[in-house]
Amino acid sequence: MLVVRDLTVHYQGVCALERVNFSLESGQLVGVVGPNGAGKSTLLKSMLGLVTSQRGSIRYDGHPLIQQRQKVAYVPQRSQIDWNYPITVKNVVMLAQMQQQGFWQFPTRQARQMVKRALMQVDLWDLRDRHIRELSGGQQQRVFLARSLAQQANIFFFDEPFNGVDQKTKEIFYSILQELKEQNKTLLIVSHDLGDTLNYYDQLILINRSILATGLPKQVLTPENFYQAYGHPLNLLSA
Ligand SMILES: Nc1ncnc2c1ncn2[C@@H]1O[C@H](COP(=O)(O)OP(=O)(O)OP(=O)(O)O)[C@@H](O)[C@H]1O
Repeated sequence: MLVVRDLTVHYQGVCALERVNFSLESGQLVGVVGPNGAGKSTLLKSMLGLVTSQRGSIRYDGHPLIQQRQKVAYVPQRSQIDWNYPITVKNVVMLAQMQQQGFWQFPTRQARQMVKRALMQVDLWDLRDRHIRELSGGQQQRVFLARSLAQQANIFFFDEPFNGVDQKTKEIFYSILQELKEQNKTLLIVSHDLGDTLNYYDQLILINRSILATGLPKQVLTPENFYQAYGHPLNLLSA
């Protein structure tokens, strides 16, 4: 289990997260939702130690997550990736394997097979030698999904994976998320998408600097909670 306690993050006087507490069970798909600037990305980054927290602890199976960083596959928002970096699709995914194997060694047969399998899963094997700059937004997102699969992590953090992607990418993503759930992985997804896809999640965390609600989507997405988070009414999941 992944347990976040009292997580508090300030950026030069801006309070981005305040005393955030929640826990994640493995085998559950958990979504983080909230308005712009609510601290969703900061939550993922601070859990990974990429931004400094002023208070709090993040423990996985009883030990600090930061000491088990290799167990986490993190896919940042597309806007945070340098798409002009000179690298092919295949090599982005291979990097995940080389991190484990050591960069100074030639990739093993097993590593190459792992990369192939990950690229086939996201339907990008045919584009393996293409530069990442030469892909559509959805294909680019799938490269990083493949990279996270090749990492063979226990925990997956995705930041806005559905932003501006095509239907095919969404379908591939959801089907892979389903497989990862069945493999008992821990899955945390930040998403802006407030449509019917929210029904895919086992649990939601509604956040606006601090946690406003957690639980089943229907329990979290009440008109009262929405109003508290967004400052205006939203009629969702009314059926
Ligand atoms: N590096 C930074 N320096 C200063 N302030 C920051 C920094 N990163 C984020 N912030 C601020 O912290 C708050 C939370 O930002 P964050 O990006 O985590 O929100 P978010 O919920 O992910 O937003 P969005 O949905 O727009 O991506 C915002 O007020 C933002 O302006």
